[in-house]
Amino acid sequence: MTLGTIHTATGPLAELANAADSIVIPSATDDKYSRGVLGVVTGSTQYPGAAVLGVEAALRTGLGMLRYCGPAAVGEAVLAKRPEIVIGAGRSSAWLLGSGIDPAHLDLWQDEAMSSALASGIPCVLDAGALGRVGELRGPGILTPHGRELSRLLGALGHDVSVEQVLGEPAAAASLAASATGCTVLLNGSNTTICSPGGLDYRMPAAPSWLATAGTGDVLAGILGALVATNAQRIRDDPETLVPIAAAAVTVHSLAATLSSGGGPLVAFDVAKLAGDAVRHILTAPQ
Ligand SMILES: NC(=O)C1=CN([C@@H]2O[C@H](COP(=O)(O)OP(=O)(O)OC[C@H]3O[C@@H](n4cnc5c(N)ncnc54)[C@H](O)[C@@H]3O)[C@@H](O)[C@H]2O)[C@@H](O)CC1
Ligand SMILES: Nc1ncnc2c1ncn2[C@@H]1O[C@H](COP(=O)(O)OP(=O)(O)O)[C@@H](O)[C@H]1O
Repeated sequence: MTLGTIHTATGPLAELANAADSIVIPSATDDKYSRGVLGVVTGSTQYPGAAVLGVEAALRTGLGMLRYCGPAAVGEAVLAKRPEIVIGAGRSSAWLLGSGIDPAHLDLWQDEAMSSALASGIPCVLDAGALGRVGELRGPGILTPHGRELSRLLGALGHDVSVEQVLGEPAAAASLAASATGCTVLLNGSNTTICSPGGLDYRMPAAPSWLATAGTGDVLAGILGALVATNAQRIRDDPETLVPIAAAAVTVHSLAATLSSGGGPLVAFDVAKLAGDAVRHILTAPQ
């Protein structure tokens, strides 16, 4: 099986990797709505922690407001950590869908919230349990699979690509998924690969391997959700800007992991908590 042609990035890679360009600094005229509102449909009674992790990461990355939709018990767990959140769907700039959700056991309220988010035309981040619903998406989207999830998604789209093939040819696999879905694809791993349907193809520098621990993908999805919400108009004007925005999310995640690790083990919640410090480092680094 051949995965197909790999396109290369048309712009300077250094510019794509310039995370500061994707971090929107609030102005004197901003309010909590204009800065960006992220709607979040994540977590379940099986995986409540995924919701807590993604919400913490999104708020620490910087947002005007976050609306959480999920089972009551999960909402309470999220609120216990982050009283800033608002429960329930409402006007949003972007949606984060699927982390910690098993599509076979989807809460009815989450099912409805996910359907209307996907149909809304608003930019969406599809993680874990939302990946299989990419066909319902009507606006710009970015998918955040790991290797097995990408293999499964490609299979559902009629492309028989094993996990080994995905891991062996990550850019080709992500590029195939981007063409097949019309979405940007962020294939996570040590060197995360980002491919767009327009042919942009970017491989990130290696992240700290201490990130190979449960929940760090949920944290990445939260960071990305915040950057998509705060850059929503840019994305609606040009969905290809999801590539540098995704690269910025991976940079924030990797930097937060480095700050948290200090050369030793880390836990996902600490990485989420340090996303704000990572953003500060990026904004104050000499250009
Ligand atoms: N605290 C929490 O609530 C957590 C919730 N999680 C949620 O748990 C659900 C299932 O996540 P899983 O990642 O286990 O999904 P899967 O059920 O797709 O993965 C399970 C299997 O996939 C393979 N796999 C996993 N990562 C891989 C990689 N990077 N490359 C290749 N193969 C890989 C492994 O063989 C593994 O046994 C998701 O909804 C996720 O968001 C996880 O994020 C863990 C933490
Ligand atoms: N060996 C590794 N080196 C660097 N980064 C890694 C490594 N393994 C995983 N990661 C990163 O950690 C995160 C794990 O995501 P994922 O597997 O979806 O976790 P989870 O579902 O448990 O949240 C991703 O951002 C990935 O890029």
